[in-house]
Parts: sequence; C-alpha cells; structure tokens
Amino acid sequence: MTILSQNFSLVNSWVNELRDVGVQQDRLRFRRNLERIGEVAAYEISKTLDFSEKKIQTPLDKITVKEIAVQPVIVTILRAGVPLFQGVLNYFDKADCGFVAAYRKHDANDYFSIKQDYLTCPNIDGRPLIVADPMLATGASLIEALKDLLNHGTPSQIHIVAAIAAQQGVDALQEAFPKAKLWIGALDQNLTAKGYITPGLGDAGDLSFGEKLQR
Ligand SMILES: O=c1cc[nH]c(=O)[nH]1
Repeated sequence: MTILSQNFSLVNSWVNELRDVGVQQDRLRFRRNLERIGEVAAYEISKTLDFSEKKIQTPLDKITVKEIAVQPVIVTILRAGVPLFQGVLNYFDKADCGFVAAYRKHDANDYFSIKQDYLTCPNIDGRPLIVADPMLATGASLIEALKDLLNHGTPSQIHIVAAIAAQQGVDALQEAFPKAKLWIGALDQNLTAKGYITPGLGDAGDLSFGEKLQR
C-alpha cells in the first residue's frame, strides 16, 4: 500500500481541504481536489507499468523511445467515484473505461447492504486494471465490484485508488485481493456505526454533486 500523503506534499493540502468543513462546501474545489489526487495516483501507478520500445520520428531524427506497453482500463463506482476517476483519466488519457453503479440500501435500523445494479467494462484481459473509489470504508462495494469485474477477464495488475481509506477496508480488500496494489491519499483508523470513515470527510458523493434523496 502506498499512502500518497506519507512524505508530506501537496497531497496533504488537498486531503486537508477535502476534510475541512470550512472548505469542503466549495464543490468545484472539492471535486478538483479529488481529481488532483487521482492525477498524482495515476502518475505513481505509471511508474509500475511495463514499458516497451517504439520508434518515433522527430522533425530532426528518428529515435527509439519507451512507451506504456498496454494501456490500462480505468473503472469507477458511480457516483462518488467520478471526480477521482476523472483525475486518473486526465493522465492515462488513452485508457479505456468501465463503470459500476452501486449504492448502500439502508434498512429500518439503518444497517445497509450493497446493491450493485449496473456494470459495463471493456476487455480487461491482460491489461492493468485501475479502480477509482474515493472512500474505501468497509470495502464491501469495492470487493463486490472487483469480483464482478474479474468475471469479465483477468487483468495483468490490479490497482485501487482511494482518497481516504479506513484500516478495516484496507484489511478486507487485501484479504480478498492480496495482489491488488493500493494507492491512497490518507489512511484513517475508524468507521462509524453507519459505515462512514472517521475522521474522514463525510459523504463524498453529496459533497461533489449535492445531497441525494434516500431510497
Ligand atoms: O466515509 C465515507 C464512506 C463511504 N462513502 C463516503 O462518501 N464517505
């Protein structure tokens, strides 16, 4: 697991702004900070990919260069994942993309189960798979989405990008997918009874796009 804020960088400032109630209501800034974390994660992931040689012609000469051998597939879970996903896609601009729709269905006691009702993805066989999910809380929706994705093919690598992860979600994910590499903005220790990361930042989907109606 790589914690992108561990060595103190701009990522710390972006995560701080995501968390800060005095700043996080600025939706444009909130989404852009998620996007920036996605961009940094994409850059770090790119260092772990396979590169192959190709020849290009400059205006002056031919040159042999190194290029990403196989473009990744980037997947996100709607709707909260969209800004982080956009950041990863900004850098991996030749990637293919997939989408999963999942939501927490709450019962009368406010316990929730994960309902996944849509998945579309291009061929992931032999390609790096990057899943962008901003809040890795229990890991339940991510694990379910990944299991479903792996019914569609076998990626060469699995990378998970999150802005904030809870230790419980990290543990669950690492147990279910020991080979997956995690790239997270910051690691928090706790979850509330309702499955929110604490201190966390609140509801990433609502802060990005407005408060949803409960269903
Ligand atoms: O803390 C959390 C957990 C899941 N989703 C969120 O938006 N926030």
